[in-house]
Amino acid sequence: MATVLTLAGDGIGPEIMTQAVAVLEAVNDKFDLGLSLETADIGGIAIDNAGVPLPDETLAKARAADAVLLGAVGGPKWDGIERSIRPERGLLKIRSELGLFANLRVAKLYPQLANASSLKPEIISGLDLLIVRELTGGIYFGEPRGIRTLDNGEQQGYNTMVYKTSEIERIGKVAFDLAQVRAKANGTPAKVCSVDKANVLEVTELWKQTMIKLQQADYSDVDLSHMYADNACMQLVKNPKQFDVMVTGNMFGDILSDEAAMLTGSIGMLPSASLDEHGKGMYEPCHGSAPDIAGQDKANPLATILSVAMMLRYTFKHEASAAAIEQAVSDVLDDGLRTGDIMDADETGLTLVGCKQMGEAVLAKLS
Ligand SMILES: NC(=O)C1=CN([C@@H]2O[C@H](COP(=O)(O)OP(=O)(O)OC[C@H]3O[C@@H](n4cnc5c(N)ncnc54)[C@H](O)[C@@H]3O)[C@@H](O)[C@H]2O)C=CC1
Ligand SMILES: CC(C)CC(=O)C(=O)O
Ligand SMILES: [Mg+2]
Repeated sequence: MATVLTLAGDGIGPEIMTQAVAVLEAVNDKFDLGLSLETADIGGIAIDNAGVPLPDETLAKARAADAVLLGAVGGPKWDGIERSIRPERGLLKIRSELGLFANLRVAKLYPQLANASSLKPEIISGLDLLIVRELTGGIYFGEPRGIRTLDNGEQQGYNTMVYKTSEIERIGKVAFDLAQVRAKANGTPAKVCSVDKANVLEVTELWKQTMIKLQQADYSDVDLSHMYADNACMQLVKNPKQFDVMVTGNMFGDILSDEAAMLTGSIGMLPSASLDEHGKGMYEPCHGSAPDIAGQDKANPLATILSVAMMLRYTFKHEASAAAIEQAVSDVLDDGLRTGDIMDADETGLTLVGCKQMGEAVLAKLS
């Protein structure tokens, strides 16, 4: 029997997880998937219960599981504690310990939400963009890091952005392979845009050179372009449909994917898969713990529910159940149900719902 470990975490994590788990249980029954679910603590709740953001027991359960579903971690309650044991470090550690180097973030616009975005409908209609973000290296992990006191008594914060050729090659391969798959499925040319800051950062100069060599050696059928990260931020808003697959490092991918989320109407719509070299994955919404709306039944659970679909597709290779969830999400949007983040006050026929009601509506479509 395959196992899924659910890690609700903090803030809105438990609320969105309750809805996502109900959906996972429903498809588990409906498609006879034989999945067994377990839970554990991560993030702030784990600090409260066990003193660390990633207890050994949680990591052991995650290693033993076939897939992990995560809500979100962090919040103001833990912002002041010793930096090395903050909730976010637990998240970085589980990604690193499980070798989840490839973070796939899909910004796909549901046509029903064309008016929810602040961009003009013609700029975003039909948008289906994949950001491939390197997840276990770069500046979020580089050493040395810290805040030190200089000889003159002034403090200095420092981090280190490092990438080895092998790390760049393996994420590049993921991006090129997925570009080929998408091209075949969509009948379009395969294209990858590699985002760097090679004009000022040596580490991303190596990134760019490595992508070029990889493309020349193994992916001559894929069109490879390059863009500086600052321009990429601008181009994403100006003309997002120029991109198909974007590949970039940990920090640039973090920033670009939050930006891309808004093209779909809300960060509450963006799911993600974080994969290791063998297809094992952790699945999570791209957003954080949203302390400003936590505990108020206002969170959009769809990014987490869509992350369940990604889990079924990528780890369990069960396309029918993944597609059923995505269809159910589309159906509730067709019915006009909207959480606050995707509500368009000017559109008629929409109903404002909470997290629970949105999750239950998806569930009803599945049954
Ligand atoms: N993967 C994770 O666990 C992540 C954790 N964080 C942590 O989360 C905490 C809050 O970080 P923020 O920068 O505020 O980012 P955030 O993504 O939690 O929230 C940003 C804004 O988006 C809204 N939002 C986020 N998810 C939503 C949803 N599902 N439905 C409706 N609205 C939603 C929030 O209400 C807020 O206004 C911090 O402690 C941060 O470190 C941040 C990003 C990712
Ligand atoms: C702890 C952060 C790196 C989480 C985050 O913002 C993300 O992965 O998108
Ligand atoms: Mg982020």
